[in-house]
Amino acid sequence: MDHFLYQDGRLCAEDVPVAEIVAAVGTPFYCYSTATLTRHFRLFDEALAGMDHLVCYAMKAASNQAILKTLAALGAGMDVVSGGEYARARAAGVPGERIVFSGVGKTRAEMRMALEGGVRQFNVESEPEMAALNAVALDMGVQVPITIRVNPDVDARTHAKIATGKSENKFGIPIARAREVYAEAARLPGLEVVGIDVHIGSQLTELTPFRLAYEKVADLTVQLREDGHDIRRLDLGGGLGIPYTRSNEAPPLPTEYGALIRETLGHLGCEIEIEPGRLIAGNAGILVSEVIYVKSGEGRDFLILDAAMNDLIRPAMYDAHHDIVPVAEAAPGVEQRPYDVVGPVCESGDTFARGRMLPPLVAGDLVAFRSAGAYGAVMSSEYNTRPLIPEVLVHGREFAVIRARPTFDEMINRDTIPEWL
Ligand SMILES: Cc1ncc(COP(=O)(O)O)c(C=O)c1O
Ligand SMILES: N[C@@H](CCCC[NH3+])C(=O)O
Repeated sequence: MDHFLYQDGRLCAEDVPVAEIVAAVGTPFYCYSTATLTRHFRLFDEALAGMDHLVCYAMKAASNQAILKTLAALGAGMDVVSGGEYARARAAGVPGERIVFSGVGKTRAEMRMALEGGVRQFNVESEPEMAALNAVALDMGVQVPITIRVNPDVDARTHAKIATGKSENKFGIPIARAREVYAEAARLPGLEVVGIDVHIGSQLTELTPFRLAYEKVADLTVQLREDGHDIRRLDLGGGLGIPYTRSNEAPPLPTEYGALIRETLGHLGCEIEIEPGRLIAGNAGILVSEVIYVKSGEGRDFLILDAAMNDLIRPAMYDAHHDIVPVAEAAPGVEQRPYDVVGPVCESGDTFARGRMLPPLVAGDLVAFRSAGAYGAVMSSEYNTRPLIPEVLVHGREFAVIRARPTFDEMINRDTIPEWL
């Protein structure tokens, strides 16, 4: 469920007509709903009620300061994967003890930064990283809580580019070698082993891969405890998928996911961390764009929008589907027609959808891409020197620009000219 619904034929973000935001900020822009963000965070929090737990929002999904502050105020922790994300989380007021540091290639500088600022734990992904973190910790005279990310060799049955839990993926250490690697970690005085981490992929639409992975983690917990490790924290990653279409085949709900966690791991008495990103932010955001031209091609009509692949790369990168809806609701009975929906960037890959059925549209009409809140703005670029588009946050009847559109001068003046020119 989200909070982008038609009211009196006008698409609204909570109680604000989208057209009203367009009048204030122009197009294209991202628009997020506070109510949806809140609802989705709470669904996870409530799904784990009764267990010692922390929901660490995977801020790679959408990391605007206002979004982070909204979630932090609800008690969210953050899963960060870079020094930049760590700095963003801290700037949004998230205390170090609620920040977990993930990622396959953390640098020594990033480790130092998080140890200075405070961190709940590092999720270590390899033996060389373990050695580096130990060295940094000893140099700073601290002991660092860690989990080790295991790769359970489970097929997440999602898009190949976002599956992370098979042995051919770069993530984690092979679960078969876990006991050996944990033994090595226990010998390093700068590290304190507190638990196990696993994350098998993103946009999972079934629970079975989670079940397979979590059963392996449960077995490993028992083995590692037998080996003498005090395994007391399990970080179960993120990955629960969202409905990208309004079909009735919706992915499992956070409550079902929570029940699975309880069933597979509840008996171990560990503190549970989860790192959902997409499910919290995805359907909490839309991308609003204007039709620039409708162009008749050979056997097809192109809907040329003012948003492009640099603003929302998911269709070009993963052939991802986003529902596209008119901001002014079509009158009942209006016949839909197929459009190839494209942006102005100079690549044929700048295609959002082919043969998409939409009500007849003309230049100047507004459309919204649904489910664009996660991996939308954060993956955008200035390709074709197109400014990063504004972000807007809605709260009931109010809205605020939470990132302004840069001017061309601001973009250009970030470059510096060497003195020989
Ligand atoms: C380590 C880790 N945690 C959490 C996430 C968040 O995943 P999602 O947005 O699918 O919930 C990701 C991305 O897949 C990740 O790599
Ligand atoms: N960027 C991907 C998700 C990546 C998840 C990263 N851990 C997407 O848009 O679907």
